[in-house]
Amino acid sequence: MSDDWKRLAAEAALDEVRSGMKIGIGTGSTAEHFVRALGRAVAGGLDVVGVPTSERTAALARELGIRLATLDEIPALDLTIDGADEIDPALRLIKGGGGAHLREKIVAAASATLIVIADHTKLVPVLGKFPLPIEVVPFGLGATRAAIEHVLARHGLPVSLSLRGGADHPFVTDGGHMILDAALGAIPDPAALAADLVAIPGVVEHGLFIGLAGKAYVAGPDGVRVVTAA
Ligand SMILES: O=C[C@H](O)[C@H](O)[C@H](O)COP(=O)(O)O
Repeated sequence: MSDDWKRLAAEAALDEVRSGMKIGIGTGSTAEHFVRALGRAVAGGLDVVGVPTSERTAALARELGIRLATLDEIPALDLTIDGADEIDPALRLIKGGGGAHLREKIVAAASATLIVIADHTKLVPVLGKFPLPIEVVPFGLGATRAAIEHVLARHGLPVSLSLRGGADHPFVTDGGHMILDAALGAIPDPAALAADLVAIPGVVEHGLFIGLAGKAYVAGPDGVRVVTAA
């Protein structure tokens, strides 16, 4: 069911795309539905150029005949359509469950707006049930980890970090970095936490997306609805 909802949300968001647009293309299972819908529209004559947010998305988009570019070629995009792991009422997000949040955030920030696609289980009253992905450079991992723990403690949050993939086979992002997932529970002040995390040398980016999403297409048992910030 959840996958059908993801597909419905993704297909509904295609309404936002017009010929001539430059669009950011997200990553993940919901974004994959969007890429497939976009591929069908392109085959039917829609003329867009896309900037993918991961190698995975790039490969699928290429396979489907979607014209691609980089942010070096096109530094400003009309919109980005992407999934999310959690969405709060202010349309603040947690992203990075698939490890793509660094490129996703760069692409979203280069876009006039970010449109989120999701099934209704992603809507939460308060962010934090989904572990927060924190992308770090491998050099100095121990020191970076200690600095993150210090920040979490200062915010009164649980200090529980796990290296994605484990020490023997750590997950490596498209940027060649690693991910520490922070099991936090409710995050009382996401903006303050976001600022403190990104200020740590060694932290490349975290999965809190604040002030980026303009609207969300959310699908559930009652169909698709468009959600804007409360
Ligand atoms: O790193 C991955 C992305 O942020 C995804 O957009 C996010 O994890 C949601 O993925 P899914 O649509 O598979 O639930």
